[in-house]
Amino acid sequence: MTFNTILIVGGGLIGSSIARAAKAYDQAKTLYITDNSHSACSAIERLGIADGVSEGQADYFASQADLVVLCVPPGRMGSVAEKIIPNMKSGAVLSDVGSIKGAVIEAVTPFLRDDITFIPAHPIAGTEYSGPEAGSADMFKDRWCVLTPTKKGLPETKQLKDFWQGFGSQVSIMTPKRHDIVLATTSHVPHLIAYTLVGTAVDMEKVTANEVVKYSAGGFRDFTRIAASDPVMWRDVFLSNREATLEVVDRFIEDLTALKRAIRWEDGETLLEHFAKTRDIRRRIVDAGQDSAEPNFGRHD
Ligand SMILES: NC(=O)C1=CN([C@@H]2O[C@H](COP(=O)(O)OP(=O)(O)OC[C@H]3O[C@@H](n4cnc5c(N)ncnc54)[C@H](O)[C@@H]3O)[C@@H](O)[C@H]2O)C=CC1
Ligand SMILES: O=C(O)C(=O)Cc1ccc(O)cc1
Repeated sequence: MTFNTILIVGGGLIGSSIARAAKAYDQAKTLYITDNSHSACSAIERLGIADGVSEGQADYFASQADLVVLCVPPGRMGSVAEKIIPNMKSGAVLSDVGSIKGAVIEAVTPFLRDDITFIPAHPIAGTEYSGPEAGSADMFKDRWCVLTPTKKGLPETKQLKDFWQGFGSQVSIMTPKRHDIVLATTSHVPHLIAYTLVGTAVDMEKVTANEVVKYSAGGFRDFTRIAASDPVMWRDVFLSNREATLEVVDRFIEDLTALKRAIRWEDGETLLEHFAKTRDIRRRIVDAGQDSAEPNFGRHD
Protein backbone atom coordinates (compact mmCIF):
# COMPACT_ATOMS: atom_id res chain seq x y z
CA MET A 1 0.00 0.00 0.00
CA THR A 2 1.58 3.25 -1.14
CA PHE A 3 -0.76 5.77 0.52
CA ASN A 4 -2.88 5.21 3.59
CA THR A 5 -5.66 7.72 2.95
CA ILE A 6 -6.60 9.13 -0.46
CA LEU A 7 -8.99 11.90 -1.44
CA ILE A 8 -10.30 11.99 -5.01
CA VAL A 9 -11.70 15.35 -6.06
CA GLY A 10 -14.16 14.72 -8.91
CA GLY A 11 -15.55 11.17 -8.92
CA GLY A 12 -16.35 10.88 -12.64
CA LEU A 13 -14.88 8.47 -15.19
CA ILE A 14 -11.25 8.79 -14.09
CA GLY A 15 -11.79 9.63 -10.39
CA SER A 16 -14.14 6.69 -9.87
CA SER A 17 -11.75 4.40 -11.76
CA ILE A 18 -8.91 5.41 -9.41
CA ALA A 19 -11.24 4.73 -6.46
CA ARG A 20 -12.15 1.28 -7.79
CA ALA A 21 -8.53 0.47 -8.67
CA ALA A 22 -7.24 1.67 -5.28
CA LYS A 23 -9.47 -0.88 -3.59
CA ALA A 24 -9.08 -3.67 -6.15
CA TYR A 25 -5.29 -3.36 -6.20
CA ASP A 26 -4.97 -2.67 -2.47
CA GLN A 27 -3.48 0.78 -2.94
CA ALA A 28 -5.37 2.61 -0.18
CA LYS A 29 -6.69 1.82 3.28
CA THR A 30 -9.23 4.63 3.22
CA LEU A 31 -10.54 6.36 0.12
CA TYR A 32 -12.71 9.46 0.10
CA ILE A 33 -14.38 11.18 -2.85
CA THR A 34 -15.70 14.70 -3.10
CA ASP A 35 -17.72 15.97 -6.07
CA ASN A 36 -19.82 19.08 -6.53
CA SER A 37 -22.54 17.22 -8.43
CA HIS A 38 -25.42 15.77 -6.45
CA SER A 39 -26.13 13.04 -8.99
CA ALA A 40 -22.44 12.01 -9.13
CA CYS A 41 -22.32 11.75 -5.31
CA SER A 42 -25.50 9.64 -5.24
CA ALA A 43 -24.08 7.32 -7.90
CA ILE A 44 -20.77 6.97 -6.02
CA GLU A 45 -22.67 6.08 -2.84
CA ARG A 46 -24.83 3.60 -4.69
CA LEU A 47 -21.77 1.99 -6.29
CA GLY A 48 -20.09 1.72 -2.87
CA ILE A 49 -16.66 2.63 -4.23
CA ALA A 50 -15.61 5.08 -1.48
CA ASP A 51 -15.33 5.02 2.31
CA GLY A 52 -16.81 8.51 2.44
CA VAL A 53 -18.49 10.81 -0.08
CA SER A 54 -18.93 14.56 0.26
CA GLU A 55 -20.85 16.93 -1.99
CA GLY A 56 -19.12 20.30 -2.10
CA GLN A 57 -17.01 20.96 1.02
CA ALA A 58 -14.46 18.27 1.92
CA ASP A 59 -12.30 19.99 4.57
CA TYR A 60 -12.17 16.96 6.89
CA PHE A 61 -11.32 14.52 4.07
CA ALA A 62 -8.61 16.86 2.80
CA SER A 63 -7.10 17.14 6.30
CA GLN A 64 -6.82 13.33 6.53
CA ALA A 65 -5.47 12.51 3.07
CA ASP A 66 -1.85 11.49 2.35
CA LEU A 67 -2.64 11.85 -1.35
CA VAL A 68 -5.17 14.18 -2.98
CA VAL A 69 -5.87 13.60 -6.69
CA LEU A 70 -7.67 16.29 -8.69
CA CYS A 71 -9.89 14.52 -11.27
CA VAL A 72 -12.05 17.45 -12.41
CA PRO A 73 -12.23 18.92 -15.94
CA PRO A 74 -8.99 20.71 -16.90
CA GLY A 75 -10.57 24.18 -16.64
CA ARG A 76 -11.56 23.54 -12.99
CA MET A 77 -8.16 22.48 -11.64
CA GLY A 78 -7.14 25.95 -10.39
CA SER A 79 -10.34 26.76 -8.49
CA VAL A 80 -10.47 23.28 -6.95
CA ALA A 81 -6.80 23.51 -5.88
CA GLU A 82 -7.50 26.89 -4.26
CA LYS A 83 -10.27 25.32 -2.14
CA ILE A 84 -8.55 22.05 -1.23
CA ILE A 85 -4.90 22.97 -0.61
CA PRO A 86 -5.44 25.14 2.53
CA ASN A 87 -7.06 22.13 4.23
CA MET A 88 -4.44 19.53 3.27
CA LYS A 89 -2.20 18.07 5.94
CA SER A 90 1.47 18.93 6.08
CA GLY A 91 3.65 16.51 4.07
CA ALA A 92 0.80 15.29 1.86
CA VAL A 93 1.12 14.75 -1.90
CA LEU A 94 -1.11 16.56 -4.39
CA SER A 95 -1.59 15.19 -7.91
CA ASP A 96 -4.02 15.50 -10.82
CA VAL A 97 -4.99 13.51 -13.91
CA GLY A 98 -5.51 16.36 -16.40
CA SER A 99 -5.00 15.60 -20.08
CA ILE A 100 -2.70 18.61 -20.40
CA LYS A 101 0.08 19.46 -18.03
CA GLY A 102 1.45 22.99 -18.66
CA ALA A 103 -1.86 24.79 -18.11
CA VAL A 104 -2.79 22.67 -15.08
CA ILE A 105 0.57 23.39 -13.43
CA GLU A 106 0.10 27.10 -14.16
CA ALA A 107 -3.40 27.04 -12.65
CA VAL A 108 -2.45 25.10 -9.49
CA THR A 109 0.96 26.64 -8.69
CA PRO A 110 -0.30 29.95 -7.19
CA PHE A 111 -2.09 27.97 -4.45
CA LEU A 112 0.73 25.53 -3.53
CA ARG A 113 2.27 25.43 -0.05
CA ASP A 114 5.89 24.64 0.87
CA ASP A 115 4.86 21.62 2.94
CA ILE A 116 2.82 20.00 0.10
CA THR A 117 4.41 18.24 -2.89
CA PHE A 118 2.64 18.59 -6.23
CA ILE A 119 3.33 15.84 -8.78
CA PRO A 120 1.20 16.27 -11.92
CA ALA A 121 0.12 13.06 -13.65
CA HIS A 122 -1.75 11.93 -16.76
CA PRO A 123 -3.01 8.37 -17.08
CA ILE A 124 -3.21 7.78 -20.83
CA ALA A 125 -6.32 5.68 -20.51
CA GLY A 126 -9.99 6.44 -20.75
CA THR A 127 -13.08 6.26 -22.91
CA GLU A 128 -15.58 8.57 -24.58
CA TYR A 129 -17.93 8.14 -21.60
CA SER A 130 -18.16 10.31 -18.49
CA GLY A 131 -19.38 9.94 -14.92
CA PRO A 132 -18.92 7.49 -12.05
CA GLU A 133 -20.87 4.63 -13.66
CA ALA A 134 -18.50 4.56 -16.62
CA GLY A 135 -15.38 3.87 -14.54
CA SER A 136 -13.64 0.54 -14.02
CA ALA A 137 -10.97 -0.92 -11.73
CA ASP A 138 -8.91 -2.11 -14.69
CA MET A 139 -8.97 1.19 -16.56
CA PHE A 140 -5.24 1.76 -16.03
CA LYS A 141 -3.99 -1.80 -16.35
CA ASP A 142 -1.37 -2.13 -19.10
CA ARG A 143 -1.61 1.58 -19.93
CA TRP A 144 0.90 4.36 -19.63
CA CYS A 145 0.80 7.02 -16.96
CA VAL A 146 2.99 10.10 -17.50
CA LEU A 147 4.29 12.05 -14.49
CA THR A 148 5.60 15.58 -15.00
CA PRO A 149 7.30 16.53 -11.70
CA THR A 150 8.67 20.06 -11.67
CA LYS A 151 11.67 19.04 -9.51
CA LYS A 152 14.06 16.11 -10.05
CA GLY A 153 14.67 13.25 -7.61
CA LEU A 154 11.74 13.82 -5.25
CA PRO A 155 10.90 10.79 -3.07
CA GLU A 156 7.22 11.65 -3.65
CA THR A 157 7.69 11.05 -7.41
CA LYS A 158 8.86 7.50 -6.65
CA GLN A 159 5.89 7.08 -4.31
CA LEU A 160 3.40 8.21 -6.96
CA LYS A 161 5.13 6.02 -9.53
CA ASP A 162 4.67 3.01 -7.21
CA PHE A 163 1.01 3.99 -6.80
CA TRP A 164 0.31 3.94 -10.56
CA GLN A 165 2.41 0.83 -11.09
CA GLY A 166 0.26 -0.76 -8.41
CA PHE A 167 -2.69 -0.45 -10.85
CA GLY A 168 -0.68 -2.27 -13.53
CA SER A 169 0.29 0.95 -15.33
CA GLN A 170 3.68 1.66 -16.81
CA VAL A 171 5.00 5.03 -15.70
CA SER A 172 7.17 7.49 -17.61
CA ILE A 173 8.55 10.87 -16.57
CA MET A 174 8.47 13.85 -18.95
CA THR A 175 8.67 17.61 -18.84
CA PRO A 176 5.23 19.27 -19.04
CA LYS A 177 6.17 20.88 -22.36
CA ARG A 178 7.15 17.59 -23.93
CA HIS A 179 4.02 15.93 -22.57
CA ASP A 180 1.83 18.60 -24.13
CA ILE A 181 3.36 18.38 -27.62
CA VAL A 182 3.42 14.55 -27.59
CA LEU A 183 -0.20 14.35 -26.43
CA ALA A 184 -1.26 17.07 -28.89
CA THR A 185 0.03 14.71 -31.61
CA THR A 186 -1.29 11.41 -30.28
CA SER A 187 -4.53 12.45 -28.61
CA HIS A 188 -5.63 16.09 -28.84
CA VAL A 189 -5.38 16.67 -32.60
CA PRO A 190 -6.83 13.20 -33.38
CA HIS A 191 -9.85 14.20 -31.27
CA LEU A 192 -10.06 17.54 -33.10
CA ILE A 193 -9.95 15.76 -36.46
CA ALA A 194 -12.70 13.35 -35.33
CA TYR A 195 -14.89 16.25 -34.17
CA THR A 196 -14.31 17.98 -37.52
CA LEU A 197 -14.86 14.95 -39.72
CA VAL A 198 -18.06 13.82 -38.03
CA GLY A 199 -19.37 17.39 -38.17
CA THR A 200 -18.51 17.60 -41.88
CA ALA A 201 -20.30 14.32 -42.63
CA VAL A 202 -23.41 15.39 -40.74
CA ASP A 203 -23.46 18.81 -42.45
CA MET A 204 -22.85 17.48 -45.96
CA GLU A 205 -25.59 18.35 -48.38
CA LYS A 206 -27.56 15.33 -49.59
CA VAL A 207 -26.13 13.20 -46.79
CA THR A 208 -28.70 13.34 -44.06
CA ALA A 209 -27.88 12.39 -40.50
CA ASN A 210 -29.91 9.23 -41.06
CA GLU A 211 -27.80 8.13 -43.99
CA VAL A 212 -24.64 8.85 -42.04
CA VAL A 213 -25.89 6.49 -39.36
CA LYS A 214 -27.21 3.89 -41.79
CA TYR A 215 -24.18 3.62 -44.06
CA SER A 216 -21.42 4.38 -41.60
CA ALA A 217 -18.45 2.23 -42.55
CA GLY A 218 -15.90 1.00 -40.04
CA GLY A 219 -13.55 3.98 -40.39
CA PHE A 220 -16.29 6.56 -39.85
CA ARG A 221 -17.69 4.62 -36.90
CA ASP A 222 -14.31 4.81 -35.15
CA PHE A 223 -14.34 8.57 -35.62
CA THR A 224 -17.87 8.86 -34.19
CA ARG A 225 -16.77 7.12 -31.01
CA ILE A 226 -14.01 9.67 -30.45
CA ALA A 227 -16.32 12.56 -31.48
CA ALA A 228 -18.77 11.47 -28.76
CA SER A 229 -16.21 12.42 -26.06
CA ASP A 230 -17.15 14.91 -23.36
CA PRO A 231 -17.63 18.42 -24.86
CA VAL A 232 -16.62 20.37 -21.72
CA MET A 233 -13.46 18.37 -21.16
CA TRP A 234 -12.34 18.67 -24.77
CA ARG A 235 -13.13 22.37 -24.98
CA ASP A 236 -10.84 22.78 -21.96
CA VAL A 237 -8.13 20.57 -23.49
CA PHE A 238 -7.95 22.60 -26.72
CA LEU A 239 -8.11 25.98 -24.97
CA SER A 240 -5.40 25.02 -22.51
CA ASN A 241 -3.07 23.32 -24.99
CA ARG A 242 -3.45 25.94 -27.70
CA GLU A 243 0.16 26.34 -28.73
CA ALA A 244 0.94 22.64 -29.20
CA THR A 245 -2.46 21.92 -30.77
CA LEU A 246 -2.05 24.73 -33.32
CA GLU A 247 1.47 23.57 -34.17
CA VAL A 248 0.30 20.01 -34.87
CA VAL A 249 -2.82 21.25 -36.74
CA ASP A 250 -0.55 23.34 -39.03
CA ARG A 251 1.53 20.26 -39.82
CA PHE A 252 -1.62 18.23 -40.41
CA ILE A 253 -3.06 20.80 -42.84
CA GLU A 254 0.22 20.84 -44.80
CA ASP A 255 0.22 17.04 -45.04
CA LEU A 256 -3.45 16.94 -46.00
CA THR A 257 -2.80 19.52 -48.70
CA ALA A 258 0.05 17.38 -50.06
CA LEU A 259 -2.23 14.34 -50.29
CA LYS A 260 -4.97 16.48 -51.85
CA ARG A 261 -2.49 17.62 -54.50
CA ALA A 262 -1.42 14.04 -55.17
CA ILE A 263 -5.05 13.05 -55.75
CA ARG A 264 -5.70 16.08 -57.97
CA TRP A 265 -2.62 15.33 -60.15
CA GLU A 266 -3.23 11.57 -60.09
CA ASP A 267 0.12 11.04 -58.41
CA GLY A 268 -0.41 7.46 -57.26
CA GLU A 269 3.23 7.03 -56.31
CA THR A 270 3.03 9.72 -53.61
CA LEU A 271 -0.17 8.18 -52.26
CA LEU A 272 1.34 4.68 -52.18
CA GLU A 273 4.49 5.91 -50.49
CA HIS A 274 2.47 7.72 -47.83
CA PHE A 275 0.09 4.84 -47.13
CA ALA A 276 2.99 2.37 -46.88
CA LYS A 277 4.60 4.60 -44.25
CA THR A 278 1.41 4.84 -42.17
CA ARG A 279 0.78 1.11 -42.42
CA ASP A 280 4.24 0.57 -41.02
CA ILE A 281 3.40 2.71 -37.95
CA ARG A 282 0.28 0.61 -37.40
CA ARG A 283 2.36 -2.58 -37.56
CA ARG A 284 4.79 -1.17 -35.02
CA ILE A 285 1.91 -0.32 -32.64
CA VAL A 286 0.41 -3.79 -33.01
CA ASP A 287 3.81 -5.46 -32.58
CA ALA A 288 4.38 -3.44 -29.42
CA GLY A 289 1.01 -4.72 -28.18
CA GLN A 290 -0.40 -1.20 -28.09
CA ASP A 291 -3.50 -1.95 -30.09
CA SER A 292 -6.73 -2.80 -28.40
CA ALA A 293 -10.24 -3.32 -29.68
CA GLU A 294 -11.44 -1.70 -26.46
CA PRO A 295 -12.23 2.03 -26.39
CA ASN A 296 -8.99 2.86 -24.67
CA PHE A 297 -5.48 3.51 -25.84
CA GLY A 298 -1.98 3.58 -24.52
CA ARG A 299 -1.70 -0.17 -23.90
CA HIS A 300 1.95 -1.06 -23.60
CA ASP A 301 2.21 -4.82 -23.64
N1 LIG B 1 -12.04 11.05 -20.15
C1 LIG B 1 -10.89 10.46 -20.32
O1 LIG B 1 -10.82 9.49 -21.07
C2 LIG B 1 -9.68 10.97 -19.61
C3 LIG B 1 -9.73 12.12 -18.83
N2 LIG B 1 -8.61 12.58 -18.20
C4 LIG B 1 -8.68 13.79 -17.37
O2 LIG B 1 -9.40 13.45 -16.21
C5 LIG B 1 -10.12 14.57 -15.72
C6 LIG B 1 -11.55 14.16 -15.43
O3 LIG B 1 -12.14 13.68 -16.61
P1 LIG B 1 -13.32 12.60 -16.58
O4 LIG B 1 -13.21 11.74 -15.40
O5 LIG B 1 -13.37 12.02 -17.94
O6 LIG B 1 -14.58 13.58 -16.41
P2 LIG B 1 -16.02 13.29 -15.77
O7 LIG B 1 -16.90 14.33 -16.30
O8 LIG B 1 -16.39 11.86 -15.92
O9 LIG B 1 -15.75 13.58 -14.22
C7 LIG B 1 -15.44 14.83 -13.69
C8 LIG B 1 -16.12 14.94 -12.35
O10 LIG B 1 -15.68 16.16 -11.72
C9 LIG B 1 -16.78 16.73 -11.07
N3 LIG B 1 -16.52 18.16 -10.87
C10 LIG B 1 -16.54 19.14 -11.80
N4 LIG B 1 -16.21 20.32 -11.23
C11 LIG B 1 -15.99 20.06 -9.91
C12 LIG B 1 -15.63 20.87 -8.81
N5 LIG B 1 -15.45 22.18 -8.95
N6 LIG B 1 -15.50 20.28 -7.59
C13 LIG B 1 -15.71 18.94 -7.44
N7 LIG B 1 -16.06 18.13 -8.47
C14 LIG B 1 -16.19 18.69 -9.68
C15 LIG B 1 -17.98 16.43 -11.97
O11 LIG B 1 -19.20 16.52 -11.28
C16 LIG B 1 -17.65 15.01 -12.44
O12 LIG B 1 -18.24 14.04 -11.60
C17 LIG B 1 -9.97 15.67 -16.76
O13 LIG B 1 -9.06 16.63 -16.29
C18 LIG B 1 -9.42 14.95 -17.98
O14 LIG B 1 -8.57 15.78 -18.73
C19 LIG B 1 -7.42 11.89 -18.23
C20 LIG B 1 -7.32 10.72 -18.94
C21 LIG B 1 -8.44 10.19 -19.71
O1 LIG C 1 -11.34 7.05 -25.71
C1 LIG C 1 -10.23 7.25 -26.20
O2 LIG C 1 -9.84 6.68 -27.23
C2 LIG C 1 -9.30 8.20 -25.56
O3 LIG C 1 -8.57 8.84 -26.24
C3 LIG C 1 -9.34 8.28 -24.08
C4 LIG C 1 -8.48 9.38 -23.51
C5 LIG C 1 -8.97 10.67 -23.46
C6 LIG C 1 -8.22 11.66 -22.89
C7 LIG C 1 -6.96 11.38 -22.39
O4 LIG C 1 -6.24 12.36 -21.85
C8 LIG C 1 -6.46 10.09 -22.43
C9 LIG C 1 -7.23 9.09 -22.98
